[in-house]
Amino acid sequence: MATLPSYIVGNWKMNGSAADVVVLQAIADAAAAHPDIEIGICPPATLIGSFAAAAGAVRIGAQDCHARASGAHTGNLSAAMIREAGATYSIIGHSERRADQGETDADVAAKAEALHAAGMGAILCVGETLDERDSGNAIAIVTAQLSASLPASASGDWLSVAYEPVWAIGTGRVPVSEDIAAMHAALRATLIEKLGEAGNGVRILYGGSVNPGNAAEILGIADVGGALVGGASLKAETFLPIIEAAPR
Ligand SMILES: O=C(CO)COP(=O)(O)O
Repeated sequence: MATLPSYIVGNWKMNGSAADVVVLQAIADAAAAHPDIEIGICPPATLIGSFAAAAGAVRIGAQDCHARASGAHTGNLSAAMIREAGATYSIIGHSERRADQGETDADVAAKAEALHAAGMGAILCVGETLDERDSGNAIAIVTAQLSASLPASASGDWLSVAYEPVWAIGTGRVPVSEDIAAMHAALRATLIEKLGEAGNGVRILYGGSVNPGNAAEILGIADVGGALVGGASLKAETFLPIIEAAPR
């Protein structure tokens, strides 16, 4: 399996203001001190430009993009627009967007295609609800979600996948390590089935209540290539220890 550097990404969701560039600067200092770890921050779109200017080695990403290049889509942003603002990749298919905006797997695949066409990266999110976990079918459900959300052009290191159990997001609950390992192994098998050898080059991140106390254990699980961190990425005090915990 390809060994890629750990990838630790903060998803700020609908949080943060221009003054929080000081948080980014602290993270940029950590990125300079840890060139062996890839570090990203996805602020709200309003902050992409100012954050990109202060990011140093921190990769600035968006939280979503529209599948179309332009047109009558009030309130939306195209891949080229977020790239022009300073983002080099975008999160797509986050469960909050799948729930709040009704995004489907096909929508997510189209967004991934748009990002790839614009020369950008994507972090494609998948994950099961609590009912789906309790049904005992989480692996079948999440691998099917990944298969249907993968774009036709999904090969190469522009793509990462984030496994984020919906019930673990913002709850302080985390799956046991064996369940994370089993899901990541199943997602890897799906990637190889769909993409061939290129499927080994796709990093699979874990997201959902990652914090300084559990990061070392989670990041040490087989085939966990990094973390997508929500709440704990908003402050340097909680995000920097997660970076420190990443294997190198
Ligand atoms: O949704 C997440 C990252 O995209 C995870 O959020 P929390 O780390 O706040 O649980």
